Amino acid sequence: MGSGLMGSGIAEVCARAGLDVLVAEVSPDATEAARGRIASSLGRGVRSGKLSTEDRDAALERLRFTTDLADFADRNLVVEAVAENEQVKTEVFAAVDQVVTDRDAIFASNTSSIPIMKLGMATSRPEQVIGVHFFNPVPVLKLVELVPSLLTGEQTKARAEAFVTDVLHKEVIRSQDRAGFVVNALLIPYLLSSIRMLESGFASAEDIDNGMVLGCAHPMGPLRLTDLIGLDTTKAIAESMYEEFKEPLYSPPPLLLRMVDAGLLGKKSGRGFHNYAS
Ligand SMILES: CC(=O)CC(=O)SCCNC(=O)CCNC(=O)[C@H](O)C(C)(C)COP(=O)(O)OP(=O)(O)OC[C@H]1O[C@@H](n2cnc3c(N)ncnc32)[C@H](O)[C@@H]1OP(=O)(O)O
Ligand SMILES: NC(=O)C1=CN([C@@H]2O[C@H](COP(=O)(O)OP(=O)(O)OC[C@H]3O[C@@H](n4cnc5c(N)ncnc54)[C@H](OP(=O)(O)O)[C@@H]3O)[C@@H](O)[C@H]2O)C=CC1
Repeated sequence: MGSGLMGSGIAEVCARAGLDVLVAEVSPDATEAARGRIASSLGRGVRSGKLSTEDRDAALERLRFTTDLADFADRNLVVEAVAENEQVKTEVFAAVDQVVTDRDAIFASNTSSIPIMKLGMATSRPEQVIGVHFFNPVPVLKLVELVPSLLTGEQTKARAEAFVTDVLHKEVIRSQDRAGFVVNALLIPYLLSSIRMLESGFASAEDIDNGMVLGCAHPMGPLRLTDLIGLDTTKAIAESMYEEFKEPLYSPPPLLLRMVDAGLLGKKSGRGFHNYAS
């Protein structure tokens, strides 16, 4: 459900793993954009020699797209990756609950920060609901955080873990159901600190990023990473973490808020802390 940046990557790795994948989007235009993103990422795999053209074609054949939620009736695993917005997500979980007929089906959320219990309680089967949090870019990064809520069943935990490790061949870490889980609890204050550093005139965006790439061997600096994640998504994650803990380090700085107001969302919009216009 939802095939933006993350949903497209999740659909791609599932199709490459041999699964029959149905991708839901809100409109035909969004569907076309998702199809294009997945095809281009598979093309990249072929160019780098990691994927044969036969495997690429087979993966594309396993992917179907729909804008009609009723098509989800026969699914036994639903992965939600719609925007980081509690209201939108709870509506999606409530709707999926009405449609999916298999009472053993697992409902997973790729949320970065919204407590899983809130999503579980939107359904009639919270024991089937679990956080399965992938990392961006999904075809490249090996980690998945597994986040059961207080009501998630033991079988759901075991089946979700087997899906991640045995089917997708990714690595899991486990987290309690706290906004931000393990990785974002550490990463988001770092990204927000880099924005505050830029905002205060302490250093330029280039120097902040080069500092962490050349001085700490990070693959990309914090401002470029925020551009990759999306400034809107970073703001939404910070807000839900701040709502949970009231910790000032999680509070989104004004520069981030203004850039989101201005539509400067990072790589996906062509401009964020850096420019991506070709
Ligand atoms: C917000 C949340 O809730 C959680 C999160 O996800 S936080 C974000 C976590 N992500 C990160 O921290 C990303 C950090 N950055 C990186 O890992 C790397 O910079 C990067 C993988 C994005 C790009 O790596 P790079 O070395 O600069 O670029 P590049 O050489 O183009 O790519 C390296 C490899 O990854 C592949 N790749 C890069 N981006 C890709 C994509 N979007 N899809 C598929 N493959 C991709 C490339 O094909 C390349 O593969 P080969 O070596 O086989 O050719
Ligand atoms: N960006 C990142 O680096 C990471 C993000 N995440 C999490 O993944 C989730 C998705 O993030 P991301 O992919 O970046 O966001 P995007 O904005 O790229 O994608 C969200 C997608 O969901 C679609 N959508 C919205 N409402 C619905 C709906 N009711 N039914 C179906 N589709 C819907 C949107 O369509 P439209 O645009 O047309 O509204 C959009 O295509 C969030 O929870 C985020 O926190 C997790 C790890 C990393």
